[in-house]
Amino acid sequence: MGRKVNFAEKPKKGPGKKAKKQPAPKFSKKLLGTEETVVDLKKLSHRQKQRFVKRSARKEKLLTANANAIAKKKLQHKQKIENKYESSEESEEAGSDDEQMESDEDIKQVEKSMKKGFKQVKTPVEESDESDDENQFESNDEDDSDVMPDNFDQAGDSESDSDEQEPSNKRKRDILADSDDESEQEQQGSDEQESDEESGDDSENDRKLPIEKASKKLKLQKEKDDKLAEDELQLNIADKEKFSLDEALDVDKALNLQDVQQRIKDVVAILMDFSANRDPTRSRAEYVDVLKKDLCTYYSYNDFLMMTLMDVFPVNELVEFLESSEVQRPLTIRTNSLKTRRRDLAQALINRGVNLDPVGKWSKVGLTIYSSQVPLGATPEYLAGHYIIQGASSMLPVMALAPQENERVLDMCAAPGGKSTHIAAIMKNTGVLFSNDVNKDRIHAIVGNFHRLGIINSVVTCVNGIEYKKFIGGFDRVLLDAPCSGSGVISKDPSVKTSKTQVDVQRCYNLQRKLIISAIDCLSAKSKSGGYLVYSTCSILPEENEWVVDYALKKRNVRLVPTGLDFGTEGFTSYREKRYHPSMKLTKRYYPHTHNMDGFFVAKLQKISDTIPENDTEDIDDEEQLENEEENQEGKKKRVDKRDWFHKDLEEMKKKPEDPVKKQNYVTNVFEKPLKTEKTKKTKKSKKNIQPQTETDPKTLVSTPKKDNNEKNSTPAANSNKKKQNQKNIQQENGSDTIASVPSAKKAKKNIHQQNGSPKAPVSTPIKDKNVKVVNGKNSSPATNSSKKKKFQKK
Ligand SMILES: C[S@@+](CC[C@H](N)C(=O)[O-])C[C@H]1O[C@@H](n2cnc3c(N)ncnc32)[C@H](O)[C@@H]1O
Repeated sequence: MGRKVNFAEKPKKGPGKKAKKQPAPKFSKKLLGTEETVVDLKKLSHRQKQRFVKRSARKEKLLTANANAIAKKKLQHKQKIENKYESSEESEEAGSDDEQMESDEDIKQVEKSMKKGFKQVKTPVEESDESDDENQFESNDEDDSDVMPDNFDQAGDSESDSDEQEPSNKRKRDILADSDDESEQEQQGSDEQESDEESGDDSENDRKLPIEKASKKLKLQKEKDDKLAEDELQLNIADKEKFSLDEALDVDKALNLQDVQQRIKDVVAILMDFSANRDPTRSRAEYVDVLKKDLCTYYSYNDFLMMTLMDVFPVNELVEFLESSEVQRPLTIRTNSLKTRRRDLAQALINRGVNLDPVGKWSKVGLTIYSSQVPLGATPEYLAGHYIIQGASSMLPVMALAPQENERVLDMCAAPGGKSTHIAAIMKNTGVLFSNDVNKDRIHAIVGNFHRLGIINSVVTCVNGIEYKKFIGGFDRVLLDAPCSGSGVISKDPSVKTSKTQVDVQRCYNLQRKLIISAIDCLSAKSKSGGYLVYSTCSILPEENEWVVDYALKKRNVRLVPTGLDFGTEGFTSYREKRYHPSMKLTKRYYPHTHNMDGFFVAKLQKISDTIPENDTEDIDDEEQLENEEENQEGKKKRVDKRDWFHKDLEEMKKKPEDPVKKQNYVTNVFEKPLKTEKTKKTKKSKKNIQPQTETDPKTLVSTPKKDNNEKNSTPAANSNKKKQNQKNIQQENGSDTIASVPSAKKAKKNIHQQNGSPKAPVSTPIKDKNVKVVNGKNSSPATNSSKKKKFQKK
């Protein structure tokens, strides 16, 4: 098949396009390093020839002009010498030597410049020709028609244009030369320097390609610029005023924020190495005082808070803390693992134009949001409860608590429920979570969040945490995220900088100490899974953290255990004159400047024994003392801080003397509207029906009476409908520390303020204490509440 291959037949070697032999490469004479460009006049066009003649004439003219200049200078020099010899011999000798040198240098310079194409000749004629010379070199380049034959004519045209502009250029240069002699001299100097350098490497330069020459020129220019910049910097440094404490102490001196900032830097630098940098006549305290004043001025803090912060941080770290407290922390969200996985949520949000990343290796549910094209509090994912907006540091206490499935957990200060929802998610909606807060208004937020995130294992209570131990105890774990001064979240609430006083902080730690003791008392040391308490605050002040924990260590049988958090700085074992238990190192501190999250404190305690030590006699309450202090502050009105929910509540309670009947309510009916005073009478009537409480059977489950004093808070419609039914079911509720109990689990189901009322969710809790009372009335289940709400809206 096919033709036979004939290997003898050789392929044709025709003059194919590719096979065509190329001629030997031609290089321009300039590139080859020949000094003078030889121009073949025969090859040039008529106009090119004309230009060539013109150029050569100009060249000759220049040469003769330079030769004349040298001759002239030599002549002048000779004349000078002769004149001087005539005047005085001695002075003449010395002077002539110098001048001889000068004139020799001049001559050399002229000769050098001639060599270089007359660049440096400074006579007006020569100067005017400088540009022509440059053109000449350029045109010489262009003359190499072998290299760029097409551009030749163009270049020639442009040259002729420049010839036409020549007189005006000259004029301009003259004007410039007159107006700015100095700059010219500088330029001249630098050019000379350049030319010297260049002339040194003349032979080397000749061998270089134009591009190499250009780059060398650029390098030189850059070096020159750098040198200038360096000189300028040195000048600026020299100009700076030296720090003087006397000036800083001068109160009358007008303050400029920039000066203050500079002074802060200076004083910090001095304090960092005090013995080396100090003024020997001044004490450390004086420097510290100046620094404090400046920091207060610059960052707008009050004296008290700044002084406290100065005790917490070393000076250099303090400035970092203050700086980072001026900047908002990145927005973070927590995935609700009850509804979705972080990966899926991230994908869904990315599709909506959210730019995010995992919050860090330490969390499996946190996401940091860098930017978003949609409001994160209104995305479908948010509304469906797939995530909650929560600061990164707020995830830490719950991680330290590490709740287990089927446990009984108490969140003593829960509103608005961020940490509570996290606990419930970790517990996978099993066991029972008691979420408590003293503030009725904030309870609404807990309930709202629980509904949105699908939490169904919780009981929401509204009780003063200090008294919680009286109602219910025996918890496996308790979280006490205590109310605090908020010194760790200044970037969120800058009012803290000026509003917090010593009295506020004292009031905070007094409350915190009472709450921590109550929280420990709510724990069961016999709990199989632990009996752990996590105490946390969003404050960085040791008075509200280590001191409170230290107090608890002294007052109860508890010990500090590791938080399980693998980052964060160690808690303080000493602060000011105070010394804390060495195990305080196990607590963790978080700062905005080191961890890029809000300032936070986390401590984990384990209850060793339920017995209360006998030494619990010390009076922890210095509230009276505080009140006296406040009274002493004449003219100053008692201020209620927006952040101090507890105290705000106390204020309100003080204003309106509490109804003894109302005292018996421990859970808010979150969807009910408060009743007016008329209804109170009815309640009083119904109170008559209340029978004395029978002793609670230890096996009895916690539940609520059908009707309780929350009725006061319910709508008129709801009340009239419920009245009959309630009267039947009301259980006795008497005494300030008691809550009525309903013996059956069914009733408990109705009455406990439980989210979603899932049959799976535990609806009752065994009573450990005789005093423990039922939580809330029957109106608290979300279903009933929503129907009531509708009815109320219709009315
Ligand atoms: C720092 S916030 C709690 C934040 C909450 N853990 C969260 O993650 O959303 C402190 C809460 O403690 C509440 N609180 C203040 N005093 C209280 C008290 N004596 N008993 C119970 N709760 C109290 C306040 O109403 C406030 O909601």
